[in-house]
Amino acid sequence: MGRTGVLLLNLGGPDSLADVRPFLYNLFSDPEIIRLPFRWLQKPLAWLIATRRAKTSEANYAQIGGGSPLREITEQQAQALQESLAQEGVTAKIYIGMRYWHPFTEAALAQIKADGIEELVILPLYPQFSISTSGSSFRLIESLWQEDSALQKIKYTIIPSWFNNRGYIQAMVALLRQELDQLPEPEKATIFFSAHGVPISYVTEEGDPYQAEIEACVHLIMQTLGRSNPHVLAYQSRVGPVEWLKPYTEDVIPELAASGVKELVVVPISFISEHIETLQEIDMEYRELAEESGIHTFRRVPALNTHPEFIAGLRDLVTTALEAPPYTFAQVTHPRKQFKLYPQERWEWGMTSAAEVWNGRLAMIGFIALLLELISGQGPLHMAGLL
Ligand SMILES: C=CC1=C(C)c2cc3[nH]c(cc4nc(cc5[nH]c(cc1n2)c(C)c5CCC(=O)O)C(CCC(=O)O)=C4C)c(C)c3C=C
Ligand SMILES: [Fe+2]
Ligand SMILES: [Fe+2]
Repeated sequence: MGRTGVLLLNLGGPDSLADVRPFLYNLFSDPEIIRLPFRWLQKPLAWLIATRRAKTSEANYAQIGGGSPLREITEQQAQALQESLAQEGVTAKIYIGMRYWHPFTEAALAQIKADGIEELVILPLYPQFSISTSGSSFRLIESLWQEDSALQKIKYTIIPSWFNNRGYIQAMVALLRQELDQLPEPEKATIFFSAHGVPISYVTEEGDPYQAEIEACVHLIMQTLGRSNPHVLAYQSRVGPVEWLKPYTEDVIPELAASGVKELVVVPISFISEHIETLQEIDMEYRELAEESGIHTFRRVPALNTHPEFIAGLRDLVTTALEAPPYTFAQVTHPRKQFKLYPQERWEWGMTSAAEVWNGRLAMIGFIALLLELISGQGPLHMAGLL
């Protein structure tokens, strides 16, 4: 076996308050996060949205200590995974490639080349696949690969998603059980799975398997838990004007309270590390909403971070991937066309000269409307909270 590397992919988060705006700019510049029909509008709009959102976002990051803990936790996970692999006799160097902040995916790939890695496992730290997360990172890596003959020499394999991984499910269940068992009547609490949402069109129009994988994951956790607690699934962190996966977490909490529920145990289902959506959104915003709505017990299951069973699960994913035939970008991006990974392809394939004329006209109308809205401070984007 040649020199082996494991590339862990994640979103990244600002290290300090000064990083928040550029981090948001990177995030909204991604066509997998905001889908626009015109590429040239992406960067100006990203700049606008980032600038307008920065204040609220900075205030939220200030509430959790002035930055995201994601980098530090991911480094601890990398260290734990390296040790766990070594115990199984696998010597591998672990790299971290974040999508929107340091350490960037581009830097990780440069290091992988410099280290002479010959065999690489690409492992997203998102248990469930979404076009907006793992898909976005895969797309970036694929384009870097295509441009670089040195990267093309590396034998790589991708792990697209792993929501049903044994170690992951067992660790989730162990943490959930621990939380339930601290209640006087553990079997009475409602288990509230809160997943990060995505625009509903990703699922209904582009075939994003995210919702199906989240639902399957909830089912597996409840089955493994083996208790009869009532449970619900809702989606959090909606951004922007379009409809996202429903029901929304902020609607379900008061509805449950109105139906007489008094005890909630919240499971952050799409996150494996603590970050702003767990520490601020769930622990502060949703807790306050729950208390105002009349729920007297609101507990949140901690994120996995370096839970030993979870790390063992990651190790198993890596060792299995090293033994199996390689899983390539082509397989992830075009899995028998069951779902389309890259939504904006529609625009590229659909380009006809007539469409281009209309695209140009609509773009001008859109851009003028945007300028007017910026000058006047009023309009649909303001109403939707995007500007
Ligand atoms: C499974 C996880 C995630 C999905 C799916 C996802 C989709 C998605 N996110 C946004 C917009 C934002 N996300 C932000 C932060 C953020 N998102 C995830 C995970 C998923 N996102 C994480 C782990 C984090 C936090 C990183 C950290 O700092 O610790 C933010 C920034 C924070 C804020 O201002 O609220 C935005 C904005 C969209 C639009 C989207 C799907 C299209
Ligand atoms: Fe997000
Ligand atoms: Fe949020």
